[in-house]
Amino acid sequence: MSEPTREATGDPSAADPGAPGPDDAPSGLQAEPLPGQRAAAAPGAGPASVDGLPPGARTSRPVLVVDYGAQYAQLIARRVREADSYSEVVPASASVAELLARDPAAIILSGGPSSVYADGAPLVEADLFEAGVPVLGICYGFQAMARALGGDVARTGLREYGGTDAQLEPVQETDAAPGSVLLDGQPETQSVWMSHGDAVRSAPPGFTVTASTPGAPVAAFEDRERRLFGVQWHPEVKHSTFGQQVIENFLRGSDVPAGWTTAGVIDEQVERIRAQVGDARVVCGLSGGVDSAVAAALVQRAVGDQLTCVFVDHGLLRAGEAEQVERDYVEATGVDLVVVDAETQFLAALAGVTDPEEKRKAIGREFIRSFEGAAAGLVARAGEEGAEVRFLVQGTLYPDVVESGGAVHGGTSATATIKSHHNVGGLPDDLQFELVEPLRTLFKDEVRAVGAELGLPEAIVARQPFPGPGLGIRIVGEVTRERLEVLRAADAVVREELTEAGMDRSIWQCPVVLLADVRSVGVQGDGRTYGHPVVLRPVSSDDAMTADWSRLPHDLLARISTRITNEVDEVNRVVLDVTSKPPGTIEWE
Ligand SMILES: Nc1ncnc2c1ncn2[C@@H]1O[C@H](COP(=O)(O)OP(=O)(O)OP(=O)(O)O)[C@@H](O)[C@H]1O
Ligand SMILES: O=c1[nH]c(=O)c2[nH+]cn([C@@H]3O[C@H](COP(=O)(O)O)[C@@H](O)[C@H]3O)c2[nH]1
Ligand SMILES: NC(=O)CC[C@H](N)C(=O)O
Ligand SMILES: [Mg+2]
Repeated sequence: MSEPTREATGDPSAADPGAPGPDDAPSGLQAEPLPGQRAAAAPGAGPASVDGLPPGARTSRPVLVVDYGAQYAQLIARRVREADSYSEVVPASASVAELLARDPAAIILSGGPSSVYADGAPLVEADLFEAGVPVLGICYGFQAMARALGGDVARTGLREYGGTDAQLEPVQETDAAPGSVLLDGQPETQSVWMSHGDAVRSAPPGFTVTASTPGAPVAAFEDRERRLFGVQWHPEVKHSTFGQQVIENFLRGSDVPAGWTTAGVIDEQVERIRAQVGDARVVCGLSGGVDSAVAAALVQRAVGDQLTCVFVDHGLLRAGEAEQVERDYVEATGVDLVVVDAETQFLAALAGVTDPEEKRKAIGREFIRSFEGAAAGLVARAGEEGAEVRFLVQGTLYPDVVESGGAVHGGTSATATIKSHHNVGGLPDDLQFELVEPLRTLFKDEVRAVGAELGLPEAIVARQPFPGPGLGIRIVGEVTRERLEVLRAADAVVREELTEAGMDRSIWQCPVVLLADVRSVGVQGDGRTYGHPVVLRPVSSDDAMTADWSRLPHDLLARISTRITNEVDEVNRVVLDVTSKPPGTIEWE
């Protein structure tokens, strides 16, 4: 158990008498009412939606996204919301009758890991296409639609992962039907993002093929009369250049009403938090990052001083980070903060551990032990009248849940576990806290928008993400204090140079990874070295679900490489990771 050891920073007036306190912070965690907030129906007007959308949204007919185990199902719903239409994700186990009972304005069939011709693959019942509801199939959903309606799907041996050029096919225009609905207004060749090994070999009867790629001769099709559409690529990822337009063309071409916005999320979540927490005391894991800052701001708005934030200094932080949270963050937001010094416990838990998932679980467990220690400290501080702390607020986002293979449909999940994020899949089984996670169904850019509306300072809202397990998942091999020091020094050089080059906003983040179990021969000062490589992993992304490697200027890379090999003794080689996501992930572990 860890003890809260550096509690003094918790009082903002102690840190700076002029700083606004929790009750009057104008730009901090207590923010002004939102301008232009969309009118929402009374809270609780409908059943809890799977993605926590505002109640007002439920007055619209939904665009249902049927989830076949896609990494991107929620992202599809998110893009529909971005097109101002209300959307919810539903599991593939929902029957056609259940889907239609929701009176959907349209249905989107997601991608998924299965092959439509394999035993046990989730299939689409052909009745769905007879109901007069417009349908868009994406990747697996496209293949499933093709198969259900009499097309041919097979493993062709032509796999496509990452960026590809799609060639639009000419579509005959008639008076009754214009050219392609889905690809209307788009250039003949466009860059699309793909992730498939199967392909549609022939479109079903009645469908027109509207695009092809080198690996997918039938890369898009549509039956304009029945309003059935499909694409092999992923229009929901930002790396598909005209992806959003594909989705908007589908929605508007299918007469799905626009008018839903995400602004109501704040009101909805504040209501939910009040209902969940009542007058109980709450701790919030605060990292200095965007997500926990926004989560804390929402909870602060909902239950005010029932909230205490807990920052865990686990020894896996970057240079200067603990100070930044303890001083700058408290000053900017006026939050009530307890700091837990838990380096010893975390390093002990990581001793001898090299497997990435084991590391993540060990870190997740230690986080909870630290929160428990802090909660016990709070109870002791409050004396007799201090009730136990039952609730833990985390800034969990939807990508954390998806990658952890998390269940968003009440227990079952078809999503593969990519990595256990410490705050989701890494949580210990004996967790005693009830979780409060107001951002669990949102993406980073949505969270940033919520944070900005709540009045959080730009410096916090625009920060690059940094994973909770910190440098612990950027050392490939065992994590030790010495290795952490090496990585911290290399990372500090990279961050300094990126800031100096003015690139903090143009890249999403730039993990620096120490290959601690790899050595290579170098020559320095006429002598032989046998040191470790570090990997630079600069990426661009909008939501961390997909990413591309950032093309950093060569002279900047050269400066970083020279400085690291000069300044960090143990490192004699600097390499650049040029892998997109997929197939790579952003972090190496
Ligand atoms: N050092 C820490 N101390 C306390 N809580 C933490 C710490 N690191 C992470 N957490 C908790 O885990 C959650 C998930 O971490 P994550 O890094 O995804 O979010 P974040 O740090 O809030 O935002 P960002 O993605 O911008 O880094 C956080 O929102 C926070 O609740
Ligand atoms: O708080 C976190 N806890 C974790 O366990 C974790 N793992 C990855 N990340 C961050 O999530 C985003 C996607 O990362 P990956 O492509 O590596 O999955 C990137 O922004 C990563 O930095 C984490 N954040
Ligand atoms: N991303 C997907 O939906 C993939 C669909 C199918 N499993 C394929 O490999 O082609
Ligand atoms: Mg973080």
